[in-house]
Amino acid sequence: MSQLKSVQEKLRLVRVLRLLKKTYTYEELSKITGLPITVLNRYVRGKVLPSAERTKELLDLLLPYINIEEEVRKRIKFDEYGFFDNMPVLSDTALMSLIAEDVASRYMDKNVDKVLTAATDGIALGVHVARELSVDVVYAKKKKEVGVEKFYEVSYVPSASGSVTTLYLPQWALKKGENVLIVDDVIRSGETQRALLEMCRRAGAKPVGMFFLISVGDVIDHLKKDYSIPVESLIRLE
Ligand SMILES: O=P(O)(O)OC[C@H]1O[C@H](OP(=O)(O)OP(=O)(O)O)[C@H](O)[C@@H]1O
Repeated sequence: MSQLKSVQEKLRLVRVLRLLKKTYTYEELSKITGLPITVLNRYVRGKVLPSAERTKELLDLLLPYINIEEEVRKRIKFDEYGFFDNMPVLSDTALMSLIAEDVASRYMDKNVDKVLTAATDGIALGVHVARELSVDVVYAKKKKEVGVEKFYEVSYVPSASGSVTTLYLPQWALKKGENVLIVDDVIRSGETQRALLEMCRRAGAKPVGMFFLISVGDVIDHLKKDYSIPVESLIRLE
């Protein structure tokens, strides 16, 4: 194993421990791993890192206790109107890193050059996934920022509103021939994502997949059919 891979695995273990610490006590984690609480505590705080061998043993023991989908579901808080607050998911960097590892492994063989998302809430997932894939992240905004010479501009009328929404992306952000992975926190109508796909078309870039934390209804099935690329979500809400 390369030095880099070995360090990445150790950091992954620290993230796994930090995530499990939110559900399990040190006593419980000590029982699961057979390690003293003091040792686990040092790993969690980053005071000491385990050897490569112990990292592997601990990951084998601890990963079965993590169900990423379940972790996301239990953080989604619905209000009385059925809308949900996704900040408890997007703000949890340990969880988002583990999700990003999973997404990166799904798209590892797609030669992704860039991750594309929409501001605001897509940015957190975009950054985590792009970092895992060691590529850059770019994001379309609803505002035309000054200081940018040329934009890709795509307008649409969100079905839930009666006004036009326009997304803007600086033209330098997408290049002809680039393989693009589109991600977002949520997909409901798919209008935002179709606008991002249209930006790729205008740039001559190639969408190679789409990934969402949460999809509502069967919207991702339609996109998969229309664009013939992998379109996946971690959680599907009806
Ligand atoms: O599938 P759609 O119906 O297009 O909806 C999905 C989009 O809606 C949310 O963003 P929003 O437009 O609310 O902007 P925000 O991220 O700034 O809150 C979400 O982050 C997606 O980008």
